[in-house]
Amino acid sequence: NPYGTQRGRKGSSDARGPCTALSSASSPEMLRGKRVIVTGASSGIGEQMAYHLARMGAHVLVTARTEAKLQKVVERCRELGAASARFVSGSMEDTAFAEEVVKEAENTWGGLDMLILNHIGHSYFNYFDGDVDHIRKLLETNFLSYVAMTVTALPMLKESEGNIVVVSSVAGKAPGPFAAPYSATKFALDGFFSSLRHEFIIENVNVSITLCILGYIDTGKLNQETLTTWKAKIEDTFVN
Ligand SMILES: NC(=O)C1=CN([C@@H]2O[C@H](COP(=O)(O)OP(=O)(O)OC[C@H]3O[C@@H](n4cnc5c(N)ncnc54)[C@H](OP(=O)(O)O)[C@@H]3O)[C@@H](O)[C@H]2O)C=CC1
Ligand SMILES: CC(C)CCC[C@@H](C)[C@H]1CC[C@H]2[C@@H]3C(=O)C=C4C[C@@H](O)CC[C@]4(C)[C@H]3CC[C@]12C
Repeated sequence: NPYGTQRGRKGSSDARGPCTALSSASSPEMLRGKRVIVTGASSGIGEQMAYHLARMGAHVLVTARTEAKLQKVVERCRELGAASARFVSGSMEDTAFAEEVVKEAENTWGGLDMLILNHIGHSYFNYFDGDVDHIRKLLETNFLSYVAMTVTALPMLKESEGNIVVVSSVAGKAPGPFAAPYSATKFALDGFFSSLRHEFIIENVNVSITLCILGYIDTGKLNQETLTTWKAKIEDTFVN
């Protein structure tokens, strides 16, 4: 359930309420023909979101680093009924690439209705090891690229009165152990996008910002051992 959706509407003549992003997610018809970018769409939650959008008849542009996987995702999207499907591959460690993805949408569609920011760079989930460079790199990938894509996409999203969806985590709202670098990048997203949402309301910008706070979703990334070890460590400290 998306958290914190709010649409700028003070004095607006737009009849759509603050829940447009929510209802579009539950009413397939509202996504038909919409032009949507999904990042981190070569696996996991991003890949599944691309398939949902395809079933709803949207135009999808998927991105991640692994071209071979993206090719398969695009094929599947076409089979599922996407209005069109294409990919751009590259790394979000580089904000220039982030901007390039948005420009690709502009060049092919001449506009954009929804920007779904979902990718995350690789991190470790254990005691903080003191590696400052890792945090800098993770901030580039998990945070700055989100900002860069938003900046580049904003003129098109204003034009379409579109939606920005930011995928975050429980670890971006309530910090727990073994996730310091990752948690920091997710808190950064909340600070930036929640502040921007307030500005949109003040300035009557009719672009919604939805921050999604997800709990654990098994996408085959964590092995049972990691989960059991975590549970034991956390229970030792907080429960026993
Ligand atoms: N799964 C979970 O339990 C939870 C997930 N979330 C959030 O959901 C979102 C999706 O997570 P999930 O599906 O689990 O993650 P996955 O690890 O399955 O997918 C991550 C995606 O990001 C891409 N990616 C990785 N590194 C880069 C990079 N440097 N540049 C561009 N793309 C990159 C990967 O593709 P490639 O390697 O090909 O680049 C992949 O498509 C994230 O924002 C995560 O924080 C939140 C809470 C819980
Ligand atoms: C209030 C708290 C006690 C609740 C604790 C919830 C914990 C267990 C939840 C909240 C956020 C979750 C992590 C997350 O956001 C993203 C990923 C990346 C993915 O590739 C592998 C799984 C991982 C590490 C999740 C693991 C489980 C976490 C820490």
